[in-house]
Amino acid sequence: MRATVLGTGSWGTTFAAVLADAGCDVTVWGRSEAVVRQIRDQHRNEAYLPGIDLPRGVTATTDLGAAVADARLVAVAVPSQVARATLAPLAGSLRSDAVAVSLMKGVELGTDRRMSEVVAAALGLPDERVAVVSGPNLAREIARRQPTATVVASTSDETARLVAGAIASSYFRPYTNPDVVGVELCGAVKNVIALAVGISQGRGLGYNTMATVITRGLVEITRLGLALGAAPETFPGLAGMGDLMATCASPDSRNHTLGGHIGRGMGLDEAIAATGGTAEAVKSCRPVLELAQRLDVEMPITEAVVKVLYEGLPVDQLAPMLLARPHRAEAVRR
Ligand SMILES: NC(=O)C1=CN([C@@H]2O[C@H](COP(=O)(O)OP(=O)(O)OC[C@H]3O[C@@H](n4cnc5c(N)ncnc54)[C@H](OP(=O)(O)O)[C@@H]3O)[C@@H](O)[C@H]2O)C=CC1
Ligand SMILES: O=C(CO)COP(=O)(O)O
Repeated sequence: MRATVLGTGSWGTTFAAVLADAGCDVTVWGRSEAVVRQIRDQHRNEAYLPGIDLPRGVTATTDLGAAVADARLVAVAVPSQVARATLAPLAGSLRSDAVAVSLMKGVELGTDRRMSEVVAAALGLPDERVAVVSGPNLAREIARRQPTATVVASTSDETARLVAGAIASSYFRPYTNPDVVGVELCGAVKNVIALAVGISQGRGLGYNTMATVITRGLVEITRLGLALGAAPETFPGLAGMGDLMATCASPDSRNHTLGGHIGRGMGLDEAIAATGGTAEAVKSCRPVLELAQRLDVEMPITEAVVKVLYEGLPVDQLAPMLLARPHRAEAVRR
């Protein structure tokens, strides 16, 4: 199968390798001539995946139209906030049987749209030709072919199976799931929770605090997802608890790392620069909170992250603020 990945960052490049290892003929599109040349000529992407040899079957281009021209599968791995603008020139130009795959874990600022909604709208595709791939999928581990599993979500079982077949290999195991809303929300909101865990660790707090933030974070994710019509089974699954655990535990996670910098006293801009790469929670925490407020869903950890990043709440006030909330029963539902 001919497959194209848009984005030569850590996940786009790794996903291209996953597709190639699964037998696809793969092109990656990127805007940086230097990165594209290195992928094409040296089979490396030192800026994003230092020390990793890429499969020889992966080629690269800066020509967006040419990249997608014959592709049956087009995967999108640019930062969520630039996805719509990146895809706009391709509207209506994909093969008539092409499917698009969102690899992004954010929510669009200004519209509060999930990324599969943005992809479908920007490319002019019906929902059935769009899928989401999300799970405990830290790029640097997968680039080293360490085994993991993932979820392929689509409203169309045929599309989900097509994508699952295109990425399955000896180290990457896909499960299909029709719950696109739940899978996507899990991916976006776990970044906010990982940022909160990073803050707590940056403050020098230990495993009890971490476990509390992860567990109550999963409650927040579940509440919002259920209010949006997601399936309850998705939240304890790979795209929910699985990805939450990976991101909150790994020092490779950019969201977690950025939270650590904030916890140790850096300002937001300084923390973004020190982290490098795309930490989606920085932009997505506000649209997530907006979605929750519109649906009257309580998300105190997300709200606290927004207050620290954007409303000047001193970082040492975060835990006292959360713990001072009225006592209540431990229930997921409101
Ligand atoms: N890394 C990971 O482990 C995983 C990431 N994801 C998700 O995948 C998505 C992409 O993340 P990731 O690959 O890690 O990000 P990176 O920061 O590693 O790479 C970002 C990529 O997007 C490009 N880019 C940045 N800004 C623009 C722009 N304005 N227009 C066009 N292209 C742009 C960059 O190009 P340039 O080099 O030219 O700046 C680069 O190719 C995110 O939503 C993330 O949450 C999902 C699962 C795992
Ligand atoms: O989504 C990820 C792992 O599944 C990657 O997490 P970060 O974006 O925080 O690095």
